[in-house]
Amino acid sequence: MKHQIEINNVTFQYPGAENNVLDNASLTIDEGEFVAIIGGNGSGKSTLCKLINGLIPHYYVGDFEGEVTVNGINTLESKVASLSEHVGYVYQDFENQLVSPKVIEDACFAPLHYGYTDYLDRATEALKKVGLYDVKDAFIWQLSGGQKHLLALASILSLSPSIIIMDEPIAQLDPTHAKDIYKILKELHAEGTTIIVIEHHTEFIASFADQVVLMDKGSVVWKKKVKEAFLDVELLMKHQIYPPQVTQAAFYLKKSEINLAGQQPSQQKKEFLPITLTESQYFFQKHQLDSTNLDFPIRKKEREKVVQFSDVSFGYKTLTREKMQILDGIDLTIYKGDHIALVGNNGAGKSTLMRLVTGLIKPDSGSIIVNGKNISKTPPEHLAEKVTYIYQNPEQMFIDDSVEKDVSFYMKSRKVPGYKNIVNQILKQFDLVDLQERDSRLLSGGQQRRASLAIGMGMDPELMLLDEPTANLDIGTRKHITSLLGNLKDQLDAVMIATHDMQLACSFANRIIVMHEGAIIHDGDRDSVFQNQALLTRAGLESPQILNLAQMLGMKDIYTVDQFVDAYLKKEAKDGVYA
Ligand SMILES: Nc1ncnc2c1ncn2[C@@H]1O[C@H](COP(=O)(O)OP(=O)(O)OP(=O)(O)O)[C@@H](O)[C@H]1O
Ligand SMILES: Nc1ncnc2c1ncn2[C@@H]1O[C@H](COP(=O)(O)OP(=O)(O)OP(=O)(O)O)[C@@H](O)[C@H]1O
Repeated sequence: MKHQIEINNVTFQYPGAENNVLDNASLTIDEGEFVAIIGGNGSGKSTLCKLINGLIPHYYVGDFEGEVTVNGINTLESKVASLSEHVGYVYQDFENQLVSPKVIEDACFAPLHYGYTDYLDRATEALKKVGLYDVKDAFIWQLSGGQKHLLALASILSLSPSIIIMDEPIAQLDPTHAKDIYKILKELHAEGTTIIVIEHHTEFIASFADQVVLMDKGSVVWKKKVKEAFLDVELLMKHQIYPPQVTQAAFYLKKSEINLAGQQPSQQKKEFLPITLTESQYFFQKHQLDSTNLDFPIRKKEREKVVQFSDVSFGYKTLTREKMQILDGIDLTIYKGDHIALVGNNGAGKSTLMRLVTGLIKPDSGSIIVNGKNISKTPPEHLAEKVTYIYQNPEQMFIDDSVEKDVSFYMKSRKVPGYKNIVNQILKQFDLVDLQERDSRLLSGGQQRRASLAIGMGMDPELMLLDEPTANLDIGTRKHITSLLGNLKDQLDAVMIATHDMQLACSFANRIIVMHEGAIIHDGDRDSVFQNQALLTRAGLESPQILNLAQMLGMKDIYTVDQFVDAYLKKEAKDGVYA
């Protein structure tokens, strides 16, 4: 039987690159499959997908060998434009795909371009499908990040492709928007569309995909059914992939050979590991565990103040020069020793608040004091000596033609003493030594993120603000970055991270600030956030899976897989309940 997509022994090298990025890669995908492609940063996932819509070899004219057919068409003999009618592709940097000022115009663009007379009907249907019809007359800049992502999807849907590829569809989305995207993909899948996602979030894969493809060093290692894909936890971790938290927890407990007495017979099979919360129900023994009394630092009000917002309001100027109010009456003090996770839905105002701290934008009313200086009266370059802001889009930080030069440039401009000797150390810390000669702008998404973090940390700041530092990172690198940030805690006065990554918030932060519609609606420790369902719902947040599992089992103070496994085993040793 012919497969819908056939990639046969493809080897590819980008123009000017030294090594092959794809190395004899082969993969088949059948009509109607929902496939998730996993692999470490830079393993070639995006490159593999660019074979399917013909960008390789037609746009990236590198050294290409092998054969790719899509719906029976040999991509080498077709054009990207005609393949676009078969394959819709939402890129990692999807904002570049939005080409018209207004929502409806953007959705009409592709069908108009392809000469469809029913372009308006197509655009309307696509906008309805992704839930954007109500804002069809809005300008693109009025949309939130999540809405822009949905618009990029609508724009490709207007051509009714039989295959949809989304490269990291939820990397910068809050959990509510993330679920929206996956629900829409599920509906499209149910209608018969083949769905391919490149995804680091294994919990979404477990809930939505039916096939998983593992890539490493430019080759396809395997393609497996989702139920089987996450069984070899240790192998996956070597590839920087972390299976769902419930799977990890179950794996470690099985490894310790405790008798998981509550399991149903089918779950006692050696090869069974739960991959969703629902499947975990019988796997773990329901048991009330003692509080593990974690050493969790409590904020003390008398600590030194690093930043103080007093009744701050701010609005961006619109095209008509009116102000669009974003932040309203913000009071906030950041103390020395604070490790803050700033959370909340897309568009809540997190980036805006961080930009205000840097002095890049000034408040309309109220005052902001940073390290004793009023930002309205201090030039940003003076504030910048102590404050580093790492942008949400890493490309905004690249100015020279190599990673090494980019890192050096900022260190030099910040007059970091002995910077020449430290550059190598920083590159090593972020696993960038092999990439140091490469142009940062041509790196993969995850590699760019690492480079931007290296630049930021190189500047030796006292206060560090990071906007979505773990988006686009594979989970291994994410853990690495989290622990690096953890190590930095002692060197920095304070760190604030805007993030949708609740696992990061749980493992890193000693203070969580929740924003909603331009206001701070909560400020407290992990417990106060994750035990408060009304707050989670209002702010569109979702607890990490392991926390849900712990709550389901009546366990308290569990925020990470390690804590879960430790608490479970300790209880076993104490009571022998599971023996
Ligand atoms: N336009 C380009 N020119 C040169 N090299 C490139 C280009 N695009 C990607 N590469 C390199 O090809 C390799 C694979 O990149 P690719 O984007 O396919 O990886 P990926 O698995 O999707 O990574 P990520 O998870 O970080 O997005 C990386 O080493 C990357 O630096
Ligand atoms: N330069 C700008 N001009 C006009 N409006 C803007 C600008 N930057 C952001 N906004 C708007 O301000 C609001 C808050 O945006 P902000 O980026 O601060 O939110 P966020 O909480 O960081 O969201 P996300 O999680 O999506 O990054 C949004 O409605 C956004 O559209």
